[in-house]
Amino acid sequence: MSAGLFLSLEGIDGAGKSSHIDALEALFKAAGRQVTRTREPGGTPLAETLRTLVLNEAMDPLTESLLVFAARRDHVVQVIEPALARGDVVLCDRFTDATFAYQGAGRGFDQAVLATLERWVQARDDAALLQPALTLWFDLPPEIAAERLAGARLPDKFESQPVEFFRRVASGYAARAAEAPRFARIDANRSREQVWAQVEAVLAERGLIGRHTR
Ligand SMILES: Nc1ncnc2c1ncn2[C@@H]1O[C@H](COP(=O)(O)OP(=O)(O)OP(=O)(O)O)[C@@H](O)[C@H]1O
Ligand SMILES: Cc1cn([C@H]2C[C@H](O)[C@@H](COP(=O)(O)O)O2)c(=O)[nH]c1=O
Repeated sequence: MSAGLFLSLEGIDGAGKSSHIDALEALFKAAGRQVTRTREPGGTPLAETLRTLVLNEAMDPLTESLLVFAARRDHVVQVIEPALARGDVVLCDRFTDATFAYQGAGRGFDQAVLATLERWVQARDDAALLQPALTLWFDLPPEIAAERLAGARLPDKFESQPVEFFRRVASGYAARAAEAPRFARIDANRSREQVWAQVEAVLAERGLIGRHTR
């Protein structure tokens, strides 16, 4: 049985993450892997209920942080850990880096409190923290992301924020990426084909796909 592999996709709203999840799933399936595809906030019935609240209701940043971590705990226990134990590739559209970027950098909430919640929620039996093996960070200037999203869909609470909010979120991702080698920056200000080529190149460089799966 293959070892489980946990991959997350991150970036500001409209950066283009979701546009590549189908292809990632197909790539790993073609290599004979079982894929669990999921998202945050969400991924379980309870976490999806919390997602609806977080994306639509006004609340203070501590409440928001507690709700995303509560959703994450349920998601980790019910979906992510069992999938990794089965040997699946877990493709997760956002994980805890989003909390540091949105609630931490974007909303200005205390990063030390977020780090404590991260330790509580992601603690494993061996005391290590559950973290993705690879985080694909789709980096796109906020002005371009706003242009791409304009008219694409009805904006939710976060998507309605001004461009300054997304500048802070983007700097939050950059700070997190500077600390964690699991991050791979993808220049998302390219055509879909060029973005996908970067994703494939990162997976190959990190030994996560072989030439036969490309
Ligand atoms: N490389 C690209 N060039 C131009 N437009 C793109 C590109 N990639 C995605 N788009 C378009 O930009 C919009 C946002 O893309 P997508 O939904 O994949 O972003 P996202 O990062 O998943 O956003 P969110 O986190 O808000 O769901 C979509 O309308 C999509 O078709
Ligand atoms: C995990 C997580 C997400 N968010 C925000 C980021 C996005 O604006 C939405 C999720 O929408 P998507 O279309 O599924 O990307 O939620 C957040 O603020 N904090 C988090 O921890």
